Amino acid sequence: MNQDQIRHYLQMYLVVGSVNCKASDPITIVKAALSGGVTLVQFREKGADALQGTELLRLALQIQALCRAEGVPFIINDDVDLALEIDADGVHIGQDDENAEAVRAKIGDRILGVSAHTVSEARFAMQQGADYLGIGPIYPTHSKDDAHEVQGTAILCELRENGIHVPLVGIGGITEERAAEVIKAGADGVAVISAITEAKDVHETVVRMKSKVGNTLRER
Ligand SMILES: Cc1ncsc1CCOP(=O)(O)O
Ligand SMILES: C=C1C=NC(C)=NC1=N
Ligand SMILES: [Mg+2]
Repeated sequence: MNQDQIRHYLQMYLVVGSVNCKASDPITIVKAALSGGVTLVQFREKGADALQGTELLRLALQIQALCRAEGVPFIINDDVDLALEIDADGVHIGQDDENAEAVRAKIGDRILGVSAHTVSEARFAMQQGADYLGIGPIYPTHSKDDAHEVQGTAILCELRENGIHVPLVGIGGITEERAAEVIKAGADGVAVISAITEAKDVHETVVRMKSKVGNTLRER
């Protein structure tokens, strides 16, 4: 997939699993986020009471159907086999998952996202065929219990200053108020869990965050 298309998808990126949806249910939240204009959805079912087996498969298929109806790409976190089983639009993998080159061989030209925390991890992931890099946690987060240390937006500047010009999405503690500074630091978009899944008004939060991202991208 070409880099400009990927950059467009990264602008307002929802990462969601049943574990993150306490106030409401995943389907209601995903519907509201899609109506608010999210540009990419990742199904990330992780944590203590994560769904498994047929319940997990059913939720993945339901969210995939909602995304397809809106023409929004749907990708799966970690589980490459699940992604292939349901013909998802791509996968996101971390440094501790299967290596990117092997995953690329399995998924063909589907979207491949890789988490990176340093310039060298970023370079390596790109050499292995990643379409975009997930960079963070930018700010403190309560949605990932094994998150690396908080890096601030400095990591984004450092990557850009070191010639990493591929599509980047910031993740970790990103709120409506913080979205613009993540873009100013060099990200092509923001990946968000709790600021959306725990929002009082999911639709409006997405609308406002997306417009801040879009305005900042245009000003840059
Ligand atoms: C999956 C992931 N990777 C780095 S931080 C994080 C969690 C982001 O969740 P939130 O947007 O609620 O901080
Ligand atoms: C850990 C992650 C980092 N970045 C993104 C986009 N998704 C993830 N699951
Ligand atoms: Mg992982």
